[in-house]
Amino acid sequence: MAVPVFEIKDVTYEYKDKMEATPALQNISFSINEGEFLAIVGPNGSGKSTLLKLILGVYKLQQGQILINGKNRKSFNAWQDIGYVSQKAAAHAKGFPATVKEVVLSGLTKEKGLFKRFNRKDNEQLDKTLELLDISHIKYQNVSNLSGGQAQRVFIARALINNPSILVLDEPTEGIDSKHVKDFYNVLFKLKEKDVTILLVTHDIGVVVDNADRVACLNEHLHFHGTNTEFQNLGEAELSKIYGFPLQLVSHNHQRECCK
Ligand SMILES: Nc1ncnc2c1ncn2[C@@H]1O[C@H](COP(=O)(O)OP(=O)(O)OP(=O)(O)O)[C@@H](O)[C@H]1O
Repeated sequence: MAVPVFEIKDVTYEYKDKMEATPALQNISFSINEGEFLAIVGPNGSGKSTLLKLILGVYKLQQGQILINGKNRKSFNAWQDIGYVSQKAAAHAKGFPATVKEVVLSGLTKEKGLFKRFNRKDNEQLDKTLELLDISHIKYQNVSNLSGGQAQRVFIARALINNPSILVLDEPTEGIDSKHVKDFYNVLFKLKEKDVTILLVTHDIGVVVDNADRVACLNEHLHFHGTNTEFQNLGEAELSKIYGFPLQLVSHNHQRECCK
């Protein structure tokens, strides 16, 4: 039986300042089950990052409820079970004076606290994670000298070193070339085989079609939530309606891209 990891129930959120309120999400309800790879897609400003921030407890809920592993988000405290890779994490590596080893080990501080020394077990876990991401050979390199694709893998390794059962990624392939995007999805497949639940926010409908089990399509409202096959059956006309501008799905090697 499917076990829900995230349950989003009737979530509505608006940004408020003195002058006006900007609605970002309205009455969003859906679940993500254990071991599932769910992609959240939608145009710019459709509320994808807002929903992630609500799920991860960065923003306070205004209306609705979010359960994580059956627990109300407020009382959920096993954050070490969730690995998170932020939007453009790799871009922030530029000018960052730390080695790959240091950045990846820093993913353990959630669990260990800031001032604990790393022990042999931590270093073994580091080596295993670097191997999984195929970046053992750059362990002692400075992250500011890496390519975008390499830096991105370093930040995924940082999110994974705790062995989280859930991985949340916000636009992780932004600015990465297509070869590295392919490598990146191969890593996600390896994780899926280990039953990691994956929640991915992306603009790229093409990679979603090729890789995700389920798709949630946001544009302030939840316009669609279903299997990958059901999503593909929506067709360009329906997708264009959701996106608010004409969309064309273009074939591209074995990947498809979404164009305006
Ligand atoms: N800090 C903020 N203050 C005010 N309005 C905001 C803020 N952050 C986002 N918004 C607005 O909320 C809506 C949803 O934004 P959000 O960033 O969640 O969308 P998104 O789908 O992640 O966009 P993108 O794909 O461009 O990253 C937009 O109208 C945006 O302008």
